[in-house]
Amino acid sequence: MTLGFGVVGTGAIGREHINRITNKLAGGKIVAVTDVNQESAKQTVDQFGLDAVIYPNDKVLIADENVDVVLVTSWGPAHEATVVAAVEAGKYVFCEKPLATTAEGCMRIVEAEMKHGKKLVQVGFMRRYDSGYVQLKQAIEEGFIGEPLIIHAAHRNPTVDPRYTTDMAVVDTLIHEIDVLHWLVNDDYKTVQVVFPKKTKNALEHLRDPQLFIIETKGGIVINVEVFVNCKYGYDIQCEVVGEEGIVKLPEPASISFRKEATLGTKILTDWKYRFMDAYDVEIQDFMDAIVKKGEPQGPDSWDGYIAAVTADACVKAQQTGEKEAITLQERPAFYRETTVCETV
Ligand SMILES: NC(=O)c1ccc[n+]([C@@H]2O[C@H](COP(=O)([O-])OP(=O)(O)OC[C@H]3O[C@@H](n4cnc5c(N)ncnc54)[C@H](O)[C@@H]3O)[C@@H](O)[C@H]2O)c1
Ligand SMILES: O[C@H]1[C@H](O)[C@@H](O)[C@H](O)[C@@H](O)[C@H]1O
Repeated sequence: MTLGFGVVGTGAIGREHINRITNKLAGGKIVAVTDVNQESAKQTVDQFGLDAVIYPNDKVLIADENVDVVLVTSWGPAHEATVVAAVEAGKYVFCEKPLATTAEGCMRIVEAEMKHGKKLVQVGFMRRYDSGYVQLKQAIEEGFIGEPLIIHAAHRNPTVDPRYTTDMAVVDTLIHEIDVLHWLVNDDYKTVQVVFPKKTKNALEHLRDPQLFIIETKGGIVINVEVFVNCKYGYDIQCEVVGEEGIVKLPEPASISFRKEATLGTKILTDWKYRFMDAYDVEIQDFMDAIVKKGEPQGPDSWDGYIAAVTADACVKAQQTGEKEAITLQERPAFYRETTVCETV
């Protein structure tokens, strides 16, 4: 069975996913595309030689009977409307993060999905499919380091678009740690506080950068995440878990070491596309396989999108107040009870 994908948003990650579905993975075909920038949609069809209909908007794309899956890769604020419409039409959805930009928006998606009666939606939290994070999780669950006590994490981008604002450090960047870290230690978040270190001269005037997020879990683990989006030197994701009996750390991406000009070194990546390339492949393949084999996706679901949105709201509030803010979730509905752990890496 080949799943027909309709793509909403043919920008950077939309094209990345189109490329992997068309040229790398098995079981999917791009049958329709749309973008508010119709020129981008046309260019994408040409670039990948797609046999796909170009639609003027998401509504008509969703209505196409050849579209089994709606791939949502538009800008964050547009996600909610597309996802709700797709769920109401009974289509599967793969939605890039964020599922919606507010907790209320995620809840509307949750309600639409529960009303439909079957899980349809997966959120693009690809780090759960990254072999480094999966190895960390296995080590923690096997008790290799005893009880986890502290997590030190860093999310560094070399630079960002001039439109990137201080709250985007949460909703666009930290959101990956928000999703993956509670999954990693199987705990729930309780509070968050934000500290602004001395500002880098490389950030534009409107942007606070770097930022330090201190998050406590209900189980008492303290997590500190540095978000530094003008770090200049590369794209660098760090995660170290300190336990009672030892420490486990995310491996560095594989790279040759070199000896040159009196230096022993290894190169650091500069682009997110390459850092999580394999994880995106595994993620989308797992999404397609689960639909074919089980009739529903098994990766991060709408409730995970909701957890991320509630936590992000508290983080943004903490940016503004400077206080420790509570992270308060509604009770998980039975519909979402099954844990969504990556089983395929
Ligand atoms: N998982 C990841 O690591 C990762 C990486 C990059 C981006 N993302 C997420 O993917 C999404 C897209 O990011 P990007 O970097 O590709 O952005 P982008 O600006 O390169 O592309 C977005 C595209 O969506 C189109 N668009 C916007 N609103 C639309 C709408 N209502 N209908 C149809 N098209 C619309 C834009 O014209 C643009 O072509 C964002 O939500 C972003 O946070 C996730
Ligand atoms: O949309 C991107 C993407 O999610 C990257 O993984 C992250 O490192 C960037 O900060 C963000 O802007």
